[in-house]
Amino acid sequence: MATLRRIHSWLPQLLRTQACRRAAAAPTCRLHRTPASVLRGREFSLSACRPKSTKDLNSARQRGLTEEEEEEEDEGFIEDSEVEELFQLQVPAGIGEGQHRVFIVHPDVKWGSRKQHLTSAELMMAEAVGLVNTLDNWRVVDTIILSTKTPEKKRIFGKGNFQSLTEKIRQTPGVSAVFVNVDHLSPVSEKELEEAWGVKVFDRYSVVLHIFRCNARTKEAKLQISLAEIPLLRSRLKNEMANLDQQGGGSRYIGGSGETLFEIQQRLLKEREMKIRSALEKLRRKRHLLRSQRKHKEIPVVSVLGYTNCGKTTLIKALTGDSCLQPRNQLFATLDVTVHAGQLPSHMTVLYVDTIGFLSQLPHQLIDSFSATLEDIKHSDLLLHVRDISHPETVNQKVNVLNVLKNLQIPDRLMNSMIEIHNKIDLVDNYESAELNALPISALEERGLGELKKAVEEQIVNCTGKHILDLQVDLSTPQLSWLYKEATVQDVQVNADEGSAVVKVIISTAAYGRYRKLFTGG
Ligand SMILES: Nc1nc2c(ncn2[C@@H]2O[C@H](COP(=O)(O)OP(=O)(O)OP(=O)(O)O)[C@@H](O)[C@H]2O)c(=O)[nH]1
Ligand SMILES: [Mg+2]
Repeated sequence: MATLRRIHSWLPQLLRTQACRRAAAAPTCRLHRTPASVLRGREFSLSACRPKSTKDLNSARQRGLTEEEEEEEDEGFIEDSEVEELFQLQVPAGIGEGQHRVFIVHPDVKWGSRKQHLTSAELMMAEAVGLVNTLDNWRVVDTIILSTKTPEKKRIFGKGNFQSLTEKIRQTPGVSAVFVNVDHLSPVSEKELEEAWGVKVFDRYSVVLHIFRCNARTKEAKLQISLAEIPLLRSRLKNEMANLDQQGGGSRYIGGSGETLFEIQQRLLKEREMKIRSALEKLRRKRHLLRSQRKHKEIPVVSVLGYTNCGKTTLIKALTGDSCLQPRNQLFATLDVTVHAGQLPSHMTVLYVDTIGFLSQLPHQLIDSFSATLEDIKHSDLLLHVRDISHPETVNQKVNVLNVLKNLQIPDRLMNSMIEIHNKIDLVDNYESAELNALPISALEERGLGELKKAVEEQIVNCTGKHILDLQVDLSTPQLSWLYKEATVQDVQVNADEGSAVVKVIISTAAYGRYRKLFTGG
């Protein structure tokens, strides 16, 4: 009966999705194009259509977009109500509800192929505690590290260990949930553990997903989270239906539809998944458009990446002065790829891309859902790898980030030119890096930023094939204004007697070719 009740608690939400499908034909629930005039003067983050103020450094106009291009950007517009409909909590009751007093269990593999070599159980426990503390109203009441040989099996712990663990949990006052620090618990194990311990049980996937859900601000992040929840819903559905079958109810046909309850639910889930994928595809097309616009304008793109909480957002804020950015002492504070314009010492404009942080053993399905966001990294001109040098796990974090980049198949040219940044040096007494090429900075105290900007400029000039040239310009022609428009003018030395000037510019090969054709006949 309890199973039936649980199914009915989330069936209406799925059925509501079906209602939305029907309503999709109606104008209110349709992917829809907003007239450019309504949106004029607003700016959108790269990943989704979040309006920002006209004062924003990164306004469409400052990115050099024409009216037509701004209008094309609007193509990717999707109604808020549609995203909210898909983002509604679908996962059955438990994790999203109010406060939790959490007991954390970390299964530690001491030997064999599954042993973690790069980290210790204590540090993995510290990360699990960090995850729980990230959530408002969630508190850790106790933690335990227990040995196991088979963390991925249905029975994670041996009989004796499991019994003493159960006693400990049951004797700890006020526990409302247990977080078992494994990637994924099968619904069967989860149910068994919940029955044994008498409280909700979460795995890493559900905790990280919940953090993502709480931090999602933009449409793309919300849709990606909704997509990441689908496998969870699917396996729960299977489990619930198996239980219902045992009670003789799951395979009955519903009304005259010719479908069983299980088939209806599966179909609804499939439809939901397709709807999310198609909305995401639409946003992706818009992202592609933005990318080609930036290429066309030849504005270099610098992606800032690194482990979660290492200081990426703080650094971009310091480099650009963009007050919209809000760094927070939280895991996964940034879930959206956003773009912020900044200037290098030569006055060249670059776009810094703030990215979602990495985490060791981030569940695969989550990475898959967010991989499109990370895809943008591949199309940058330069990568900055930020490391929190004060963190006890800083070396492992670096290995982890490099592994993720390897899996994303980042081109060699980007891996080779990547600048490693050692952030938070203010927290380490007399910090000296053992890695010669790394740049020490404190993003918070704005130390080392001049050196960093210089290094960025050098690499950009190298990797984008730009040239720094002194050009002799005739001031009676439009040469100088052309250069201001098509290149970065660094310095102008006027010779008034001769009506000429020597102009120092950073100019792309293509623009220099056009310049020569137009003004020197070459
Ligand atoms: N002491 C010190 N703290 C810093 C420095 N840089 C960032 N922080 C702090 O580190 C915390 C995380 O900063 P964020 O900039 O949000 O980190 P992030 O890498 O963007 O984090 P996610 O978006 O969650 O991946 C904040 O509390 C910052 O104030 C630094 O140079 N020194
Ligand atoms: Mg951030």
